[in-house]
Amino acid sequence: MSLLSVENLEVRHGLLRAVREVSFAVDEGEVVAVVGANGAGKSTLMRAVAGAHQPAEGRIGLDGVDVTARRAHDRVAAGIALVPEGRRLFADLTVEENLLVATRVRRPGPWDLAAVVAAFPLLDGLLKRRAGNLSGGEQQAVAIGRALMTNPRLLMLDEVSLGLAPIMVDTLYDSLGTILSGGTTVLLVEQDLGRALGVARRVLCMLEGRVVLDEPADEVTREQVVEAYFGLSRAAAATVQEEPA
Ligand SMILES: Nc1ncnc2c1ncn2[C@@H]1O[C@H](COP(=O)(O)OP(=O)(O)OP(=O)(O)O)[C@@H](O)[C@H]1O
Repeated sequence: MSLLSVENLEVRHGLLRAVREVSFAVDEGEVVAVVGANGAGKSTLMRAVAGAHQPAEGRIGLDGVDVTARRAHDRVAAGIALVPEGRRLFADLTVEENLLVATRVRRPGPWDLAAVVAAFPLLDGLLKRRAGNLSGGEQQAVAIGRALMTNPRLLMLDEVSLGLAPIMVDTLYDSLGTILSGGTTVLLVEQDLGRALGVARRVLCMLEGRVVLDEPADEVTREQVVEAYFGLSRAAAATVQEEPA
C-alpha cells in the first residue's frame, strides 16, 4: 500500500483552480521530485497535503487512512511534515526554541536536537542564536530540522534552495543526502532540474495545475521533463532552448 495517495485533487484560490484532477501515490521510502514552472501549482499541492489549504474536491490518504478532513496539526501528528517555501521561522526565538516548538505534536522516533545538529553540522554552536539573525542557508537548515523533529513519515520540502548561494545549496543537499538515504519518504519541490533528477527516484511535473508527467527519474530524459515543463511539443521545446537569451 502507498504511504501517500492523492486522488482527483482540486484546490482553488478563489475562482482559480490552482490544482486540478491531480492523482498520484508515493510509496514508503520513495523520494519524489515535483517540478514545474512558476505558478504551476506545486506549493498549493504541498499545502493541501499538509492541511494548510482545504481542497475543493478529491481525497488525500496516508497509509490508507483518509486525512482530507483533518486539520494541519492532526496531519503532523499522523506523520506529515511540510518545510514551506520561505521557511516561516519564529525570527525572535532561538534556533533551539524553533526546533522544540515542533515537539508539541511529535511522533516517537529518532529525531531530536542532537540528531538534527548531527545531520546539519552548520547548526553546531548556533542553538542559542536568534533565528532571525541567521543566514538564509542556516535558516533553511533550521526549517528542515524543525520538520524532522516531528519524526515525519512523509517529509515535504518546498524549494529548499530558493535564494541561497550555490555553495550553501550544496551543503544543504549533503545533509539531505544523509536524511534521504535513511529511508525517509520525501516529496520535494525543486526548481533545479539537475538536482531534482539527481536525488529523486521519481519525477512528477506539473503544468497549469495538472500533473503532465509522472515517471521514474532514471527512465526520463531531461528533454522530456523540459517538454512537459513548458507544455511544448519536442520540436518546439528544442527551438526555445536554441534561441539566444
Ligand atoms: N494565496 C493565493 N491567493 C491567490 N492565488 C494564489 C495564492 N497562492 C497561489 N496562487 C495562485 O495559484 C497558482 C499556483 O500557485 P503555486 O504557488 O501553487 O505555484 P507554484 O508551482 O508553487 O509556483 P512558484 O514556484 O512560483 O511557487 C498561481 O496562479 C498563483 O498565482
